[in-house]
Amino acid sequence: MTDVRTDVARDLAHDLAGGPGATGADGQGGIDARRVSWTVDGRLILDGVDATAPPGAVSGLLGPNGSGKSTLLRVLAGVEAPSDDATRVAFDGADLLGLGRRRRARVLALVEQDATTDLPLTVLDAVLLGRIPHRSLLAGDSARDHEAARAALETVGTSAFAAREVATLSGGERQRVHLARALAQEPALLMLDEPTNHLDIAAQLDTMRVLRRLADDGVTVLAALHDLSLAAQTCDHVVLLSGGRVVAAGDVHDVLVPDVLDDVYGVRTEVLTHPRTGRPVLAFSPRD
Ligand SMILES: Nc1ncnc2c1ncn2[C@@H]1O[C@H](COP(=O)(O)OP(=O)(O)OP(=O)(O)O)[C@@H](O)[C@H]1O
Repeated sequence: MTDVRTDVARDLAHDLAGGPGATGADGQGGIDARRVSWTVDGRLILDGVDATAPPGAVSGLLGPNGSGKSTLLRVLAGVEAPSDDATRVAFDGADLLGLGRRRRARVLALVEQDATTDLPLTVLDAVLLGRIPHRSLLAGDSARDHEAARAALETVGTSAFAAREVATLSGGERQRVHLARALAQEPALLMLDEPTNHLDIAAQLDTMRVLRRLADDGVTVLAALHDLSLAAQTCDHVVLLSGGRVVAAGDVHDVLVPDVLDDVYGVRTEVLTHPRTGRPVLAFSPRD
């Protein structure tokens, strides 16, 4: 795929933040989220999270089960409203949460964990749903929509399934179709919740390669990941959550270190060095 950072997103940053290359409060583009809080049933699930995801980078959102990764993605995407008025989410300097739904859908795509498609849709039709934010209300699919959907299917290696019903696909195949739908949306900001779930190791690396190419094209990518070694090999920047708070954030070499991981996950961590990439490879054992 070529440049998927859409004109719409560029216009948006221009409209809302005073020109191209607009930046967030800390002088960075990409996501700049401040004091993100979310409460449910009187329980504070996200407790004043500050998190960034730089543009042109693959950022990993890490943390144990229940630490708040999915919730943070949902709040950043506007699916859940923050529970604190102090919450601010800037994207390339624009107030992301202040946008109307339709405009937001032209800027960001969220691929949720175990997303389902209950409708009896073919794969191509499911991917074409990603084009809805780009169409006028009553218009049908245009040639451009089909071009974007076919390109997305090609990118994730699922062109051969285009005519199949989504319900007939395996879990891993379906996972890739959900990614294709998000790519067809041509977002400037792509957020994914466990995008490598259900995938074999080759497909996991393929997915991370797709995310890398998007980031190289200027898309801001933020993915919740459980596999810390995969994150270490593929992310430029990571944010580590625990109990709804950010414990550490930054380069994988600085964040994925024994003291921090032992503490957050309650395990013993050894950090090795990948012989080819020089990146951290993590080995875990139970705490004695
Ligand atoms: N709608 C809800 N009602 C009640 N509790 C919720 C709701 N949504 C999330 N939670 C709770 O908030 C906490 C964080 O959940 P979240 O799904 O964000 O964690 P996570 O880090 O994505 O976990 P996992 O790695 O297991 O997917 C959990 O304790 C969860 O039970």
